Amino acid sequence: MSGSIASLSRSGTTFIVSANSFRTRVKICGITRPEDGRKAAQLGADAVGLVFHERSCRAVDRATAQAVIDALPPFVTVVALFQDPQAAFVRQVLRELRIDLLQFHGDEAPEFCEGFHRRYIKAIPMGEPGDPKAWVARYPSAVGFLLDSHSRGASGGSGEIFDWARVPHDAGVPLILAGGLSPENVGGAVRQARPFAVDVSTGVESAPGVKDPELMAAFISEVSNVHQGD
Ligand SMILES: O=C(O)c1ccccc1NCC(=O)[C@H](O)[C@H](O)COP(=O)(O)O
Repeated sequence: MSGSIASLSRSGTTFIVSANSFRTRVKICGITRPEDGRKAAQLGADAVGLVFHERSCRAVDRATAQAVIDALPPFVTVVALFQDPQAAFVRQVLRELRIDLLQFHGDEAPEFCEGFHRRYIKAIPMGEPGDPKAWVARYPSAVGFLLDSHSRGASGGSGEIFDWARVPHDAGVPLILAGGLSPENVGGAVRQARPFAVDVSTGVESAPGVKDPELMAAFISEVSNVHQGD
């Protein structure tokens, strides 16, 4: 994949926003076991996601989250994922664990997301009609947006895709493509949507919350192949 890197200023910061001439980042979400986090990092994942939404089959308690974090080498971003949490719970997680980035997957207001003075990404529910750029405008302090296939009020991590043609190429912020990605479809998804990063959970699992090393390897390899012209 070739072409110029798109960048522009948002809140005084310059972002590199599209996957034209650099590699697409990979986040493996819903890690519940230290060995899965370690393997994801070894394979080249840029980030891992820890789900702190208690109704999720991938929810981790703080002790498990700590064990996953302890298994990670430097330079792997730890993302803590919440869906309409109590502020006190987010603060507790931030106090106890080394979290690099917050991800809000529910109906949290911008003021709520900003209230923790931590960098955050906001999930956009692509399971319903609407222009993703309206969400971008509503959350000026978000450092990125994760486009997932859930509807508003529903949870993510469903393993379902949405129409990648709806991903704007001119949003001006880092977009993270999620929802039903797998080793089979991620190459095509990156070519079509040209996201800053991709995020996967179900597509690299052998069972809910259990990541499969071969599927993770295949997924990361498919993403890097896009940039090597395969
Ligand atoms: O993963 C969950 O169980 C979950 C629960 C509540 C809110 C969000 C959740 N997951 C969101 C994500 O981790 C990503 O959007 C995900 O990687 C995409 O999931 P998938 O379609 O399974 O690849």
